[in-house]
Amino acid sequence: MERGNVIHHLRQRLAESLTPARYKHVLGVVETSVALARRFGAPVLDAELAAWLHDLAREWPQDRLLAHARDRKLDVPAAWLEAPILLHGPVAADVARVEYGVEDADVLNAVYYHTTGRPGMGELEMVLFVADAIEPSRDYPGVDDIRLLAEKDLKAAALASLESTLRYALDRGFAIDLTTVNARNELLNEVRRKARHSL
Ligand SMILES: Nc1ncnc2c1ncn2[C@@H]1O[C@H](COP(=O)(O)OP(=O)(O)O)[C@@H](O)[C@H]1O
Repeated sequence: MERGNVIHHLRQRLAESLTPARYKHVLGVVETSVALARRFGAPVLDAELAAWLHDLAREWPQDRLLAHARDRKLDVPAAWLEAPILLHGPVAADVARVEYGVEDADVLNAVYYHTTGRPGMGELEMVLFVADAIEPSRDYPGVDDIRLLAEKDLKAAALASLESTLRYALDRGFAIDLTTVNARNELLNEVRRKARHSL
């Protein structure tokens, strides 16, 4: 399917299937992903496509996410089967490939890892990860600090956003998926190294 048609189809599908608040969130992520891609030189159309795709399975019940992952034999970290909400990215990436013919690995990875992040995130992955965290309808302690970082430094914003996810999980007593811990430690080292070099 041609990209314009994919987005047209997704817009209708999401408007019909998501709660109004979630649909508004997706519109915010689209707008923010495009702005971040422009700012940091990532491919703008790919950022827009990834944003439209990322939450298409966010409101599926856990058993549907698990059944999809099992039936399609998705290659996912074993721990994600114990916290099935984490499957909504991999499932959306699979739907993107199978139903919409999306083949771009960077778009698929951005969608796959948008909830946890991962070590070695590429630029498009960071664009979607940060956009998801700071789109205009997001409101949580610290979000404005991440918005400020995202004016200048995508990695620093991604780091702050990973740390905010970790704090959120600790505060609520959730088990923390290690992909996020590893992504955070790696970015922490990179951001610190960069700061030392610029002294
Ligand atoms: N590293 C993690 N370990 C465990 N749960 C996580 C992790 N990262 C995100 N989550 C949880 O996954 C859920 C979905 O996250 P996200 O896709 O960011 O959704 P939302 O749009 O609801 O914020 C949230 O409840 C969040 O707490």
